[in-house]
Amino acid sequence: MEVKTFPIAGLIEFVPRVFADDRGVFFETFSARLMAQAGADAQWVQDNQSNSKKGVLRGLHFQRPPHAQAKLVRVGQGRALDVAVDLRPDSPTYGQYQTVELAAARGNMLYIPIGFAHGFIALEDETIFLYKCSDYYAPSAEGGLRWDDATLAIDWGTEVAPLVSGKDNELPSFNDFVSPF
Ligand SMILES: Cc1cn([C@H]2C[C@H](O)[C@@H](COP(=O)(O)OP(=O)(O)O[C@H]3O[C@H](C)C(=O)[C@H](O)[C@H]3O)O2)c(=O)[nH]c1=O
Repeated sequence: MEVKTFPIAGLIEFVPRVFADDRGVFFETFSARLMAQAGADAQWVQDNQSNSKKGVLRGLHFQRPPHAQAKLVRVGQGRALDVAVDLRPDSPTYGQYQTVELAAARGNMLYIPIGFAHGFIALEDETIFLYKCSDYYAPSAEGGLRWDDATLAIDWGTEVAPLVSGKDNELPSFNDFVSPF
């Protein structure tokens, strides 16, 4: 398993070794030992799945403390451009974002610590997005930021207007944001 880090501290990409043979492929999708060795040792309590058509954009979401979530995200089918925004108030990269293309064929996954907003855009139809969360769903603690916020200026890699939920289109701007982390 290859482990990659980014200029934004705490984000870790895991790229598994893919074993291909005439039946298909095999790769490990989770190793608690490897995660702990890499410093991504959250205690996972909930698995989520969402299926999206090409062009669906979900995000930017987080849960506020005490229900803040670390996430381990991957794609089980299709491809997605994943985005993590650093909202840790003392971070030197506060307000900066990182994109990672997640592809089912590569089996790569991204560890996102507590303190980030998360979102993705599906790059193919029937993209199956799978992720582990380190705390349970807590609707009262849900927060988020506009995917198209002018200050964050995220490059989602598409000229076509994404399909966004009404709820996500009502999320606040970064200029109005006070970090709860
Ligand atoms: C997140 C969540 C949602 N739900 C219910 C609540 C709604 O009735 C329905 C759809 O929820 P929502 O529109 O928030 O789903 P997404 O837009 O995919 O939200 C997710 O999108 C981004 C990418 C994330 O990182 C978050 O984990 C999560 O916020 O599922 C649950 O029952 N449990 C849950 O953990």
